[in-house]
Amino acid sequence: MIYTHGLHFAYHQSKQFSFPDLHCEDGETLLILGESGKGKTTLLHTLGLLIKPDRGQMVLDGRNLEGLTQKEMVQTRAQQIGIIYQKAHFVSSLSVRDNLLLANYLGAKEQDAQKVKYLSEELGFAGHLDKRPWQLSQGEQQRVSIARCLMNSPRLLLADEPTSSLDDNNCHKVIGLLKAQSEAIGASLLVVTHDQRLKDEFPNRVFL
Ligand SMILES: Nc1ncnc2c1ncn2[C@@H]1O[C@H](COP(=O)(O)OP(=O)(O)OP(=O)(O)O)[C@@H](O)[C@H]1O
Repeated sequence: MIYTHGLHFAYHQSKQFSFPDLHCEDGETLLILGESGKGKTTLLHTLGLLIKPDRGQMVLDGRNLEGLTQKEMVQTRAQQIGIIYQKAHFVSSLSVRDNLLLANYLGAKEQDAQKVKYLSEELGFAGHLDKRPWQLSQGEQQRVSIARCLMNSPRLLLADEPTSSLDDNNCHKVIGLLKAQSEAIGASLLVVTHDQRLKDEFPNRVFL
């Protein structure tokens, strides 16, 4: 479960954001909608511990995330938070399989080959595990990036515009996969987007 209260972040004096308070229970979803420039990615980076808010409270699974050291932020992100970016970033010299196992390594967890098998079958790319990521289509790469963020069974899943470059059919498929997988591990799923197609897929919504 995640909740935030009074989050504020400023890039500089004239670029400040006061974000609405958020609350998302285990196994539930929250859609964060906003037009371009409203601070969606900034909020997602704050929740993903990539940047520190100037003030405000963030609580993940009962743990207050204020005042973490840089090292603790990196550890918490690797172990408890999965982030899906608009465009997937992989290590291009590693196979799809090793890119997934790398998430275990970075999260200081045992390499879980069974999980790679399970997720690749669930998400439909089991036949591509020994290929390099760049040999896969954009849609396949996106499914691999969903699998990668599930490798450590995070408590919080954050997705930044996961559907902006997808047609309607793939848009619904990707959201369906994300929701099913996050529910299966009891994580909170937060999606930031300006994609109005997603409004009907998420009962809980916040507007920036
Ligand atoms: N590193 C930065 N330094 C200064 N200003 C920034 C920085 N990153 C983003 N901004 C500004 O903050 C505002 C919000 O950016 P952000 O990327 O969070 O918006 P967004 O809602 O995700 O937009 P989009 O939908 O276009 O991706 C923008 O006006 C942007 O120019």
